[in-house]
Amino acid sequence: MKIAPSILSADMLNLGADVQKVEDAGAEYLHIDIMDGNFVPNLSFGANVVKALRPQSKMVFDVHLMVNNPENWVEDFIKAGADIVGVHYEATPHIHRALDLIKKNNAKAEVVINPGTPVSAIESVLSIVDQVLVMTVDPGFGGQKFIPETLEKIRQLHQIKEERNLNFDIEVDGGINEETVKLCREAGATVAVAGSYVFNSGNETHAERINKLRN
Ligand SMILES: O=C(CO)[C@@H](O)[C@H](O)COP(=O)(O)O
Ligand SMILES: [Fe+2]
Repeated sequence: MKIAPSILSADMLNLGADVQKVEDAGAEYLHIDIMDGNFVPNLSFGANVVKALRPQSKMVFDVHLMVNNPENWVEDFIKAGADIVGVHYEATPHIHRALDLIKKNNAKAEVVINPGTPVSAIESVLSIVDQVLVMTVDPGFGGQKFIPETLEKIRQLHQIKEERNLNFDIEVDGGINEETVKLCREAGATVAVAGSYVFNSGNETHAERINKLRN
């Protein structure tokens, strides 16, 4: 399982240092949540944050666009240094166009579904994506509780992968901790995002939390 710490819960006064810590701990991806105050009821970062972090890190930058009409933003984020760009099925009437645009700009294309969206909604794009993100909370905030009903969708996606011989990664995001990560792994997830569990780590270090997720 690849681990993707989400900087939404990082210490903003020491963002560079926090990113260094998770990279030193062996995290494969850095998950960067972009919120527009419209698709989701919160604001977060712009492409300038991706650009500022890019020279510091070799991690795969996994940019989760929680914005309406994401096709308007894809190129800016890839230019800033995104390696994977995730667009929500619910955020655009033109999901194929949005995913094609990501691929044309030489980044990896990810489709994202909210907890209330069925797998059947994205069946027609599964053969063109590199990664599917199954939201395990409604997007917008860190620190929310994992929604167990989403596990069935991970199982369905895993089964489709086997049956159709596809090799997209299945990422999970929201409420991931040492217990919920196990359920997701068993269901077929291959990448785990974790924000508050890694960065609000109490008496433990960020590295200890990353190791717990992995094992
Ligand atoms: O996309 C989102 C929230 O919308 C996430 O990536 C959060 O940052 C996850 O935070 P935790 O649930 O792990 O605290
Ligand atoms: Fe996210």
